[in-house]
Amino acid sequence: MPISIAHVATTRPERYLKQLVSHLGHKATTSLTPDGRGTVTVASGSCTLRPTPDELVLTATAVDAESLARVEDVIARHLVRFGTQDELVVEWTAPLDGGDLEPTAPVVGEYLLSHHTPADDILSELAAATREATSGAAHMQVASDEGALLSMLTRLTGARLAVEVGVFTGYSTLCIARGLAAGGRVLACDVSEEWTAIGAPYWERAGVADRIDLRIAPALETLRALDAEPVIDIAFIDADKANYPAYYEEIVPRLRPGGLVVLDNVFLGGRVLDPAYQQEHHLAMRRLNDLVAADERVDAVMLPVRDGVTIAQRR
Ligand SMILES: C[S@@+](CC[C@H](N)C(=O)[O-])C[C@H]1O[C@@H](n2cnc3c(N)ncnc32)[C@H](O)[C@@H]1O
Repeated sequence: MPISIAHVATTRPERYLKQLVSHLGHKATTSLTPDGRGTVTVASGSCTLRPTPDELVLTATAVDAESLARVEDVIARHLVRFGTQDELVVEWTAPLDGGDLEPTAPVVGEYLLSHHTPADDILSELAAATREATSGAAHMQVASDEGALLSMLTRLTGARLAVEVGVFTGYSTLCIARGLAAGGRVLACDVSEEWTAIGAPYWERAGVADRIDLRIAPALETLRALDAEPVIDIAFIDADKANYPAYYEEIVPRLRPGGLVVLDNVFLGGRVLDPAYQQEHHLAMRRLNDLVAADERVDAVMLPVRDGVTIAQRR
């Protein structure tokens, strides 16, 4: 449970933020972003500081509750001391576990699901067939609102060449294929013959089977074998999470200017925020999220859609 937040009421949040970052810079690693946010990293964890018009918002993270308490203490003690005149009060929330977080409240998620252009019969039947045939794995399929988003983004880019990494039973593949411009195709990468075979009859029924070029092989091999020319209009990454950084690095140089790479599950069910989660895929996603935000080759935005979706556009 290593995340906690404090909302510190003050009319001078920027002043206190800078004072804290500058003072702690002597004994901790600190940084300030151009838009005025600060980070303080000490041995036990870190704290981000964000000014709003009437408060300073602190978010502390650490690998365990004891370390979190130390981070909270360092930040709160200094802030209260600097703000004696303004009588600053720092009250941390009870520690939260990243695995319990959701990008939107469940009730909001439900509302969103019932307020997009509904999936048609073919997509709905593919979703039902996936639940029946794959039981526990069916949660891997994109939800209908994310599918609609993929069709829309594909259409908006006027895509003639799309790449998908992670087909499963082909729901997202079908959404992308439907958004392609005339003559377009989607290069669909997966390692499972069994799962992708479930989708193939639905691609036929939707009349898009001839636009889908399915490659059964590790996706990195397929991507590395592609021409180096920047001709991809849109790419969707939704496969093994530990390889996301490698997929991203293969795809970005091959995107045409204005082309999009769309990354699914960037939130990892909230675990990406919580340093207690240290498995390979947690580390890879954290690293990738930081890299994308700072990547000068793209403009990127992370959306609270389902499990977090990043859209990055090649400059
Ligand atoms: C989350 S599912 C994809 C869901 C799909 N986008 C959908 O909406 O139905 C992840 C898929 O990645 C595939 N996968 C895992 N490792 C892979 C690899 N190294 N190369 C290609 N595909 C891989 C799995 O077989 C699985 O079908």
